[in-house]
Amino acid sequence: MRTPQLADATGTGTAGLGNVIEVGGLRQKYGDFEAVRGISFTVPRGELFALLGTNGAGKTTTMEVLEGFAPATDGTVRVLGLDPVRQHRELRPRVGIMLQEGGFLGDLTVAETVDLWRGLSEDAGRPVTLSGGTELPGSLTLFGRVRGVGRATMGALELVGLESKARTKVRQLSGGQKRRLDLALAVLSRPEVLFLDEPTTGMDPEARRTTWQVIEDLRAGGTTVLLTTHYLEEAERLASRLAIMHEGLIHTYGTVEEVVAGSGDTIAFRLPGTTWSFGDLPAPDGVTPTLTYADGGTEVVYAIAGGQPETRAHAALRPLLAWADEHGEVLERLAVRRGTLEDAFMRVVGERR
Ligand SMILES: Nc1ncnc2c1ncn2[C@@H]1O[C@H](COP(=O)(O)OP(=O)(O)OP(=O)(O)O)[C@@H](O)[C@H]1O
Repeated sequence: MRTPQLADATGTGTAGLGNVIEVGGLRQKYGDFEAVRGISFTVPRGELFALLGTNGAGKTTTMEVLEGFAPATDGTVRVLGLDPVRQHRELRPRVGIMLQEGGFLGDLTVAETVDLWRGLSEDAGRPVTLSGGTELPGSLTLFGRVRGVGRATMGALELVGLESKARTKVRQLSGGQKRRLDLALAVLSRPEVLFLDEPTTGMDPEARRTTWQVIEDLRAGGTTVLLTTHYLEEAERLASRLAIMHEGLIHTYGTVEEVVAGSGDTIAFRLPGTTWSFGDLPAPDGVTPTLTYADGGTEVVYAIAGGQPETRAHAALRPLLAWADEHGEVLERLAVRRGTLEDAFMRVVGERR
């Protein structure tokens, strides 16, 4: 795990060394329970960083500290060079947040919700035209009825494929549609930094792909994104770098390729007959296989993790093929499989249980 140097402690709002998010030695407690136990990572400008991990690993807790909802128990966090709690007012307009559970007013329509959000984020004092007489906390009183839906609001809804729901009450939306509305609100002000806490949970595959495209477009436009997700495919598709968290700690950290390379390759084949034992077979790079006897044959699996990721499968195959030639055997159904992010994830979790 790398421990970043936290630049720009002056709090001028200019992130040091191009890092938009900087987390150094973060610890976060709830009472006596330490949910985050000393983690460090940085996210350079324009990158998408994914926090993966088991349930209760501390991902949302980390997000909440970065969003300024709670001060860190210990350690340093900076977003755009600013302290998320002490400089919250300065930071807030530059940040988009999609919480794990959005809190909507169910009686507002989708378009009214976007209008309200625009009004709140642009100028809290500006009147927003909404359904008759709805009274909100603070000084904002809503009045009138939306007849047409404004172009900016429609644009935000089109972005997430909700334009046909503009006049639907929020409480009538499905779970996945509410997530899409959440996303529309989070990106409304074209934020410099976007926090997405499990953004595609509950979405159907098409909506998930649309959401990925929205996120990719924002990132291509320079937005820095911190994402938590349980969908490894989502992290693989979107993340420049990622971390796998478990029980309050980061256990693996790097590019997708780096993390996957650490999980090794698998070479599998079948030998006819059930008399083979692992002592009969070669051990490329010191690796002995696991054997399973089934249907009159022996399933052989090697998990190769050492050596160069690019060439280790090739290097391991040589002695296996030489052994097969020498013994007059054929390696039936021979398959080489590269490690996956899921393998890396399971290794982190498995080693620590
Ligand atoms: N307000 C709170 N008070 C006490 N404990 C809390 C509180 N919020 C979270 N926790 C605990 O802190 C730990 C980390 O929770 P957190 O929500 O950060 O995990 P997570 O990685 O986001 O999990 P998930 O993937 O399930 O959303 C959990 O054990 C959780 O029970």
